[in-house]
Amino acid sequence: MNIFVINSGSSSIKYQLFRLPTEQPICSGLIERIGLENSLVTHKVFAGEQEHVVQRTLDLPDHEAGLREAVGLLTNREIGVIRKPEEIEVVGHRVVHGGEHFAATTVITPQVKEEIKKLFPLAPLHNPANYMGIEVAEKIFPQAQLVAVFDTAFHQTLPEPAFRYALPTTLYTDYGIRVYGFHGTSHKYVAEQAAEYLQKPDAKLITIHLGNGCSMAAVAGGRSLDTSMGFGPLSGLVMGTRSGDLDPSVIFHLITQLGYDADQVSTLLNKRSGMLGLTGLSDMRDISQAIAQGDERANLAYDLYSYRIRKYIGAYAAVLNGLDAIVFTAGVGENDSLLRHRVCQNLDFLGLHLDEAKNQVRSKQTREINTVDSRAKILVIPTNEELEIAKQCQALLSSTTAP
Ligand SMILES: Nc1ncnc2c1ncn2[C@@H]1O[C@H](COP(=O)(O)OP(=O)(O)O)[C@@H](O)[C@H]1O
Ligand SMILES: CC(=O)OP(=O)(O)O
Ligand SMILES: [Mg+2]
Repeated sequence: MNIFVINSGSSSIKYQLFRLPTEQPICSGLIERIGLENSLVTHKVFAGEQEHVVQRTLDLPDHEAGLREAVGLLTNREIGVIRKPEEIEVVGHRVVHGGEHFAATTVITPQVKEEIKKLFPLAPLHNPANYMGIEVAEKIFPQAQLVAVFDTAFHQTLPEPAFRYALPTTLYTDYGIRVYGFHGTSHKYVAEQAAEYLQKPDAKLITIHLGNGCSMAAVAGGRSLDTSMGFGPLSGLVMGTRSGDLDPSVIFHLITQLGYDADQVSTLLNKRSGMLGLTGLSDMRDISQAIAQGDERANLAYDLYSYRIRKYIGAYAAVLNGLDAIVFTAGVGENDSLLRHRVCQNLDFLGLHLDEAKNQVRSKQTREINTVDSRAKILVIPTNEELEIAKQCQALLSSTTAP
């Protein structure tokens, strides 16, 4: 079964093509800067240990143009891996917000699309882009089965005290206002990898996903018990452009005293805050460079970012009543050794001791970066949301087609 997985973001598309049970993708790609000049396409074709990389800079005005470019590379006469789009049997879509309706992976129907659309206001950076990816895939792969895998699904196990807000009950019962949690596919994937690495299925883990969006989860025995994002993907950690936790009084003040309207508040908190608001930069590589050049604002922002993570580590150790490992993952978590160093300072009371030399090692493998006498482990595990999505598509379709 050829499964093409699309992780469609606001300005980028990530994709991988799988033929399970082989977990190594046949090809993968990243299309960045969609809608801007000089969109960048990086397409990789894998054959055993070999990797063939093609990079192209061109103007891609929208997601449709981006996906058509990807399909052009998939079917390219020289480097193509399929002959025609009809060879793709399943397209798996990452959909960030599944709201109340979707507790699990779902075949996409017109009704499912409508529900995804209703959730646009709750995940304004994500659901519209995810939806666009679905519409484009319907045109390019009209014969394929389309499946949605929701970021929110893994957090359906949250106990009620963790998922409820202290608001009048009817806002929950009648309007679904509760914690949903996000990045679930990534938290699930790395938590499973960690439990396997530790040879401990009931492991108590804190998973720390640090990409453009950032979130943490407390996971025990493979079940999510708490997570830092909430009703939408805005609360919790400091992110690239999102504020994370904020006293709601600030919002009233913005509206009543500074003349903001609801859209302006949303834009401020989703697109102009976080590391961008603090430093003028949202990409952690640029921020690290600024710190190296002695930029005090960047240094303070980096401290704020790591302080918030440390605070949640303390909280989640209490939620779990113990700790086997913390797990760093996603773009920043996997690559930024200085950030891991700052987060792991003075966490000895939890039995966490960072090995500074191991922390510097760069690798694409699961690795342990704690000292040998550290009571709890510090792991770096590359996430693979696309592989997890492909597996969930296959599991769903084989269960629905079984006799
Ligand atoms: N070598 C690196 N050092 C520090 N940060 C990095 C490195 N490589 C990638 N990143 C950061 O990872 C973030 C993107 O992570 P990613 O998981 O790809 O996010 P998303 O899926 O939300 O687009 C960016 O802030 C980028 O700067
Ligand atoms: C939910 C979320 O924040 O996703 P991303 O990190 O891809 O922006
Ligand atoms: Mg991501």
